[in-house]
Amino acid sequence: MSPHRPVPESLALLTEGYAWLPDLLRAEDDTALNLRLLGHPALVVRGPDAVRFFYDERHVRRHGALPGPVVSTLFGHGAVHTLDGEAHRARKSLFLPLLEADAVAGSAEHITAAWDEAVPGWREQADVVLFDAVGRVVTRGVCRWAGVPLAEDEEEALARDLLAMVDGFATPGARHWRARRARSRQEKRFGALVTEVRSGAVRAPADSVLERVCRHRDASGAELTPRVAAVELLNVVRPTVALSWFVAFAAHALHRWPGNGRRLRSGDAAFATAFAHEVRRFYPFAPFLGGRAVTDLTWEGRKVPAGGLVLLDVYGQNHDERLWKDPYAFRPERFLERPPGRDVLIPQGGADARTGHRCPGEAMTVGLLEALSRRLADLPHEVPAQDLTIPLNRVPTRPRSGMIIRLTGAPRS
Ligand code: HEM
Repeated sequence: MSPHRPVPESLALLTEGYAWLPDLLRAEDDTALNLRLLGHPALVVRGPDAVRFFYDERHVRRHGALPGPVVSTLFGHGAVHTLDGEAHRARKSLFLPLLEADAVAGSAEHITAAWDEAVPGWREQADVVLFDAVGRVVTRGVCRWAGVPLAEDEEEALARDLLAMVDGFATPGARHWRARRARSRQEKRFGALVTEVRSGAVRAPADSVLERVCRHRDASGAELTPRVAAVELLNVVRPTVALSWFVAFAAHALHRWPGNGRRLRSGDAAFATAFAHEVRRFYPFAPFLGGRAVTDLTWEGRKVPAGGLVLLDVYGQNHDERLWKDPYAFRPERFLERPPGRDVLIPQGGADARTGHRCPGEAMTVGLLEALSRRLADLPHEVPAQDLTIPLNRVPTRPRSGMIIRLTGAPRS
């Protein structure tokens, strides 16, 4: 094995796609390897023990690890994702109420209501591009739930911007610049909203996400600046709208393996949860996560010096045959046989969301994906001829057509 493989020295490495790290690890028949990335030595790791190693703050820090183009599109400058230690813990406390059952139920109630409102309009269209349609539904529902005022004629533009921020984070060129413009527009708009709430010009519903962000104080005891408050408000609204990717994948799975639709319609709640987990495991979303070595590190005999990159192979781990039987089969039943291990299923990060960087929106994601997958299974529709390929060299990827459905009747329930 060559200790440091050469790889592309630019953002283009992200467009090498989902197969990049899994292919390298497969070539080594190993769960770790060294390479050089953007001029830095890097260590790639995978597996539940590696997850615990990666999420140990004595090993890996986030500050300075994320490429500027990713921060300027997906997360926003000064976001919780980029903080470490006490600053991270204080900021993360803002997001921890999202883990609670009332956040999961409340967001699902608003977003399914927005779905139900949208269905009659879909019936008037010949074809519905589900990816875009779900983007609008979730934008409406999540804003209502989070206490963010949104006029009906603003919904489509906001949905488009939120989807663009996610779609353009890993790609140079037009998609990337669209994402930057979308972020800058919405940071201004959400920042102005924060200022209006603080001045009393706009009332934020008590204990709503909007109200909590406006009154949150960081480790220093200071309020967030309006721009950083906007970044964090967007860090709730934007990833919720990213559910569009998973719902498009759920529709793809229902089309490819229709038996899943029958089981979802039967009202089996445990199956709906298992289906949501399998969508998150099987379909590609986050390819890998990265941080910087706090100190000289050794993992399974491989070394990386302080300041070097440590990458956790998320997509590879979710398809590792050491962890999953038939990893490339879509089989929700695997989660009925065995619930997902905390550090085994990691589409939204690993370890403990309360203390580390794991996604605080994971329970909401599972709850929303269950609810919207059931809605979709209950909605009689056909899938007309279209390009359903899911290119693995596009990050983030989705069915090329955006998943077009054609309604054939009224919802069954
Ligand atoms: C499509 C669904 C989602 C996916 C695939 C996803 C994925 C992820 C991933 C991979 C991380 C990084 C974990 C790490 O750095 O270790 C993350 C972090 C985060 N996610 Fe999500 N997420 C989703 C939905 C949500 C939702 C619904 C919310 C909020 C309502 C949310 C809020 C956040 C926040 C605030 C962080 C930063 C946490 C931190 O740095 O401590 N996400 N998410």
